[in-house]
Amino acid sequence: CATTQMAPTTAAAAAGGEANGNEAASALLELLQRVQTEALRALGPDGFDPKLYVDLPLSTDERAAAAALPPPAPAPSRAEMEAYLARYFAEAGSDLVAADPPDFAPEPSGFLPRVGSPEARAWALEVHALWKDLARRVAPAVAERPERHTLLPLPGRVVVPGSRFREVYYWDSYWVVRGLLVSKMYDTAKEVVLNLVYLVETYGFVLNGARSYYTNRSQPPLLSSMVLDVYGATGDVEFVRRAFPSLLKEHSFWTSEVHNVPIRDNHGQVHNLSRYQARWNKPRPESATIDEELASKINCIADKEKLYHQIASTAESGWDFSSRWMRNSTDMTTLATTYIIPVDLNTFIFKMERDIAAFAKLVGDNATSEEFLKASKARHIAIDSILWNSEMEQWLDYWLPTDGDCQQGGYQWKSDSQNRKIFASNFIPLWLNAHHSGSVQFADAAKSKRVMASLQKSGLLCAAGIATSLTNTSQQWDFPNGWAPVQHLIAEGLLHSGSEEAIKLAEDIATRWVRTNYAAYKATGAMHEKYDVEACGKSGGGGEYKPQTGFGWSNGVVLSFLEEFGWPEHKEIGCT
Ligand SMILES: OC[C@H]1O[C@H](O[C@H]2O[C@H](CO)[C@@H](O)[C@H](O)[C@H]2O)[C@H](O)[C@@H](O)[C@@H]1O
Repeated sequence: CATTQMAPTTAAAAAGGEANGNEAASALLELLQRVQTEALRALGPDGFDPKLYVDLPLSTDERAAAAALPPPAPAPSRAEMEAYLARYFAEAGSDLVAADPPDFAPEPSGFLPRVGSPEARAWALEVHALWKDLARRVAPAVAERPERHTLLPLPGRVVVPGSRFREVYYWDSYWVVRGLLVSKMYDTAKEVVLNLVYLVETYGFVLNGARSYYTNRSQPPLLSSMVLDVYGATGDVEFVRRAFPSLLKEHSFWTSEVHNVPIRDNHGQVHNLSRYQARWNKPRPESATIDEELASKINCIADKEKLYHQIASTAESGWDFSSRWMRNSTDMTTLATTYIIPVDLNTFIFKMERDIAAFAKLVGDNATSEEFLKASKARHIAIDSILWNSEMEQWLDYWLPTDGDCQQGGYQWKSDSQNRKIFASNFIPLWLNAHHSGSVQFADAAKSKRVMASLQKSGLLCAAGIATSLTNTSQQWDFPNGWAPVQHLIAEGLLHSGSEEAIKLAEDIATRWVRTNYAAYKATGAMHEKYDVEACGKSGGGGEYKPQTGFGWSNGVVLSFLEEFGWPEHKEIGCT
């Protein structure tokens, strides 16, 4: 059975590449983390965001900046620290420059034909216009002097989530692309996807985000879905051909030894499913002061490294952080992500296998198409055998034993190892109903109906959308927060589940979500990263950083919902 503890790697070394480049990237990160630590001592914890310091571009030679860093004792004053930062660094985010997308039109022709309400339409056009703020290009200086930037060069225009998230993110990009397609910005959508393809070509997988400190992990894999949706909107076979080898490479990454887990069911059949697992066992550079503080409760170095590995692996899940990954929901040191087979990850890999099979056929590679069809069928059986719970009518995350109890040929499946706690992720396989080839639906109409009934009585459906979980832990991927991607995956799945009732529920979820986004936008002038689903118009909270605005995936989901469900002329758009 595969190991869950990774050897330490430098951020850049984890990704491969030039030895000198790796050394320069590590030296810069080491300096920036020292700056982060000193800045916390000088400025204090109020409003302190550790990520800001690892995003600072050097404006001078790394050695000069390192030599001039104020010594740890006595703690530098605020003025000393500010003078030091101004002297040796440029502003965070200044290495991305504004890039007016040439395919942006203030009111694209054929935009949201089913939105009849003037208020909804006017607002949708404002959300659409936000692409201009979020579109950037990596400054040429980054490729010229990579040793001065944690930002990674990318070939095309980028669309960032917003605020502190000044760089491209992997799974956010899926909903950015969905929104760009609604906005008819096909060229920008293609560039966003081809940047991710470039990351696979360069690093072997799509990074969590385009920074050197994200090279040790990925994020929920939705690249094939982006390629499929762009192809669906443009019919561009050349684009598919260009991305195809990277999709095969990405599939190997997610089914590689460290990510793959064999599990034997009660009939002796071995199934292969995937898990998250970062190649990192140190503090996350972007949150190092926070991770070190958490690990300070632990004395033994090996145990600290295990915790750091779990933290980074949780960041790979995109659900950072949540009681979903903790043995004890109030104690972050009990994170156990690499011992969990997640429902959503395997949903996305199943989808990837189906997409690759379709693309292979499209480019005339029938053998690969057959191979991936077979792989997807095997994963479908694995998901049904290991993760499905017929009593709860949901798919449940599966917890592996931590004592290495892995017999020859795989872990033995045990019914009590399914996590019976309710999370929105338990319903994400419904999404596969929206994207099937026509022959076999992932969950047939009868099963989808039962899952829907289970969702309705789960307690997750709230006034302003679907809650992430039922437990308020003050982690951002828990109650009462609702996240755009989760609303979209589940609503889109219900919409295609085959019953009138499911369509109604999908529309109801979309309506609540659109209204809460609208009300919060009218109150604050911004789109938010997450929302509090207990009341319409409330933005979310909790977690390790201040709630952010902007916001890539929220914009994409609102535009997609308005396209998929429409908004009739007399339907109220404000909170009701
Ligand atoms: O800086 C802390 C963490 O921030 C990111 O995670 C959150 O924002 C991402 C961008 O919107 C989103 O993809 C993720 O789901 C959020 O939890 C980052 O991805 C983490 O790696 C990072 O440690």
